[in-house]
Amino acid sequence: MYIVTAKEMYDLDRYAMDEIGLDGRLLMENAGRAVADQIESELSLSDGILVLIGKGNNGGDGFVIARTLLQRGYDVTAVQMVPSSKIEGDAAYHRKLLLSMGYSFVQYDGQESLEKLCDQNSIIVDAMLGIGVKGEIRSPYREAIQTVNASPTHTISVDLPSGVPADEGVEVNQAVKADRTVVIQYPKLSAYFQYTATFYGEWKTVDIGLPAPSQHKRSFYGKAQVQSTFPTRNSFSHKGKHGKGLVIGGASTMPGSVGLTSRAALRGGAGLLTLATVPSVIQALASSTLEATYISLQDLNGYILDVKGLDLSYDGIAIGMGMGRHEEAVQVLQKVLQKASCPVVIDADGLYALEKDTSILDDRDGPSILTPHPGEMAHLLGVSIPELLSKPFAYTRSFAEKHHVFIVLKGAFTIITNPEGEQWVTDTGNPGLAKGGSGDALSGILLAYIMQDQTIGDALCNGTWIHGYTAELLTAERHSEHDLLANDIIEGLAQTYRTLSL
Ligand SMILES: NC(=O)C1=CN([C@@H]2O[C@H](COP(=O)(O)OP(=O)(O)OC[C@H]3O[C@@H](n4cnc5c(N)ncnc54)[C@H](O)[C@@H]3O)[C@@H](O)[C@H]2O)[C@@H](O)CC1
Ligand SMILES: Nc1ncnc2c1ncn2[C@@H]1O[C@H](COP(=O)(O)OP(=O)(O)O)[C@@H](O)[C@H]1O
Ligand SMILES: [K+]
Repeated sequence: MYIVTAKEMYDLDRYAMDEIGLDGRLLMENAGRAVADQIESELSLSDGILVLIGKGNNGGDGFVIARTLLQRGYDVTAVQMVPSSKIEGDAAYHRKLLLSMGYSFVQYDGQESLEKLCDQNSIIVDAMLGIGVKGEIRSPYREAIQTVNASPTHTISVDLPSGVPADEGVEVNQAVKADRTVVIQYPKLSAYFQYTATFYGEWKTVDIGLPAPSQHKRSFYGKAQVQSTFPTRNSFSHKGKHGKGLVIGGASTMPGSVGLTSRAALRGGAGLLTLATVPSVIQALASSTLEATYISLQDLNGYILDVKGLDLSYDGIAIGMGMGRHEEAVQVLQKVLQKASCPVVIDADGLYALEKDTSILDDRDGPSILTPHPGEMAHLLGVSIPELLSKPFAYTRSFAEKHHVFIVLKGAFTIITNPEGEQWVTDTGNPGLAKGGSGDALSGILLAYIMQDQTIGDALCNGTWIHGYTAELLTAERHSEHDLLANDIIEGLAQTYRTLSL
């Protein structure tokens, strides 16, 4: 499923009309009918339906919805928010059609009467503003949005909750807080932002017959993609076929992080796993992480001092977890990135070490994979976290393209970007993962997957999806969002693989 900006949606619309010959009025009919079908699944004939119709094409969809539901025998009150003279184009055509069929609408005449209508009806259909919204919300929408939000009546928005922009980087000053949104054809970026996602309520897309974008820019990555790309194990495979991985990190005060990464890589499916760390960490982990082998690195005050002489000929490396933020960590990271030619996952303190000189990424032979949470990404970019979160797609894409790296920007929606700037979003997981150690486990899973038979992009998407899905499975049964630990995720991978028959 593609995720689009307003411009991309308008371009598709134009392409469909000008190049394919699909009439805009037909697209609007398809949109309105598809939304009406969705709404109808929630209705009974006794329900009163209030349709709020704006000036543009979102309002045009509203005229089709009102006509379709009236034709099907429902009790519909359609309210036109602006004078008839202001309605143009395809929306005016559908307005006329509603009237020609013998139905009528009422003209909006202020907040007080709208308040009454909201209370008298069982469902509000919000078709006031769509992807064309710009700037501060003006009258009469401003008051109407306040009224709708103040009413307890169940609200279903068309395409977007009115007032929510399609794109990133736009502040939302006022918008409908929908219970549900029926999204036309493709979800818009704002459905995946922390600041705007909650306005949508639950949402679903409907197909109106638009073509697919000619170029892949962004899409949603879900269960179907995991199941179609996840590699199967050949009966004749051996441990050498599933990747020889190396984890570099840990410090005497943080032995757990690399322990989690190593165990997650093994449970994730790595064939062989070596942990290079300081002696005290080896002591702490050797009896619990039996399947790993260990390389003892020189230690200074409990931190890794150097990686001199460390053989880096592995199929994949994960570096940075629990490594500490000291000057030597910068040298360690730089040496590893310079010498290793395999894919390297850089996480946690490795990202802080990277901040000193990101140009080191540019000259690497092998792929680099950065797995920041928003704090780490903002730090790398030198912007504030709110600034990053207002444009996460744009910021990560430009960094990935500039340094030719993969980025996994973690969060409730995780954005995966490849060096060409293509992006995918996964939405699995829950607040049970908001706990120290979850990221370490994810790094291990990603290390295991980049060494299997799949593209790095698929490996990263599969890894983040499975990490989050495992949290969902576990909190639905044995655990809660309060008690869930990173180690539970690692042990829970078994259940995920079995549930999905992977
Ligand atoms: N492929 C497509 O793009 C399709 C789009 N359709 C619908 O059309 C919508 C887009 O239509 P439009 O481009 O007409 O956009 P809108 O329906 O969002 O309307 C834009 C109009 O709203 C007013 N407006 C914008 N910002 C405002 C503000 N801050 N305060 C007050 N008034 C404001 C302006 O008059 C502007 O012209 C989509 O969201 C979707 O619902 C469907 O009908 C079919 C196909
Ligand atoms: N509220 C949430 N919903 C879904 N996933 C979450 C949520 N909070 C955290 N996560 C996931 O948990 C992981 C946390 O990673 P990170 O912040 O690096 O943790 P750590 O500090 O333990 O390394 C990421 O994969 C992130 O996507
Ligand atoms: K709307």
